[in-house]
Amino acid sequence: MTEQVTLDKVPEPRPGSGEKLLEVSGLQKYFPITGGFVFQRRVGSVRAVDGLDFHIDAGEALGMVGESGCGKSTTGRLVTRLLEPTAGRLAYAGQDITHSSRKELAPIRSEIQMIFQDPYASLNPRQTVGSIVSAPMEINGINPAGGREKRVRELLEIVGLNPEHYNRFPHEFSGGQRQRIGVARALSVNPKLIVADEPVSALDVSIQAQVVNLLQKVQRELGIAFLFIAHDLAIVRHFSQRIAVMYLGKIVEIGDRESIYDKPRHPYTHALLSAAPEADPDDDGRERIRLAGDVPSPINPPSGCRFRTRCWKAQDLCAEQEPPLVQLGGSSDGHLTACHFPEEPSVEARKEDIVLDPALAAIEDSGPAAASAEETA
Ligand SMILES: Nc1ncnc2c1ncn2[C@@H]1O[C@H](COP(=O)(O)OP(=O)(O)OP(=O)(O)O)[C@@H](O)[C@H]1O
Repeated sequence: MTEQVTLDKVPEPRPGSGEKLLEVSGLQKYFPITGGFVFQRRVGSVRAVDGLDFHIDAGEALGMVGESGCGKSTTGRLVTRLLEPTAGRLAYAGQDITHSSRKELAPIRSEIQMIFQDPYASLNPRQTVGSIVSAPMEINGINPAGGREKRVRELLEIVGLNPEHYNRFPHEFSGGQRQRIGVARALSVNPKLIVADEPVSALDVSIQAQVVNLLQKVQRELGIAFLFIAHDLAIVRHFSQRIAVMYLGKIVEIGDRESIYDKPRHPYTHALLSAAPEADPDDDGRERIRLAGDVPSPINPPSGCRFRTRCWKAQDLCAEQEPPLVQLGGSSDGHLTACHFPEEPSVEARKEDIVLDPALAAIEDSGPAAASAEETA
């Protein structure tokens, strides 16, 4: 990778400016479920995203984590307006874009870009790298000084690819290199916000770090804000200044990285952290709490707190009242939790080990030999 390359056209606000770039309130996306042979009628809906409130400051990376199906990708697609929200409000740089038409979105289209999970499926196999990376400039009518080809070659260098490979096709690159092409494509229009939807989960573990480092470099040096979607807490921790934890279409906890990792207040965050590889295997003093029950369906989510059916702390109140997402006593500023019976705000609480995944629990039950056999499999 060429580290000496100077990165031009830095978007205005730098990290830490505190200026809200994206504001999301009450955001919902319900996918209709239809039934009937002749006349298709709506018989229900998948509540993929069910009332999200969060913001992303200019230049800031917000990590979004949660199990499969909790609505992370749908959130990313709503933010980039690839999907039309069912309800709620989306504001970008102070402008309400919730229901903006294509024409109204045109001026800001280039400022919000997306990097997809699968670097194999997201690049057109019949186009050269040159045309792939320059396409967003063409679509948005951007003509950089020196021409598009020169800019594409610069971008290839910035993302650690050989500019001489301008005329090559995607199949000539490895998965990690293809994801770098995806990053160059996103950067070609000088975005201010990039939604990265599981950008490294399809890559080999050894390559994942390289791509995360590249994204981190891009975020820091170009001051680009990120919504970084992942199920891997270790990667989100590395990348994000703040973290939002989602469960069944809702944010159950959000806060700065240290608060979320060191003093999680929501039992679900605690459980996710226990499942993360960083949990210290040598710490024998930890109490193990198993989560019972399956993940409920987003078609018919539980009343009150959605996590209650798997929560070891749940009481009657949890079924009756939905806990609001608020700052609890003992939490730091901006650390919000939606729980009636939160964890203690201490590093000690974090030490209790919770096993979220029944399969993982089964492996652990059958002893260390089985666990290490599984690791090497
Ligand atoms: N177009 C669609 N029509 C109907 N249901 C959908 C559609 N897209 C997503 N869903 C449903 O919405 C819910 C949330 O899906 P989403 O892909 O946003 O979750 P996710 O957290 O990103 O999961 P994953 O990590 O597996 O991608 C899931 O139950 C999914 O089946």
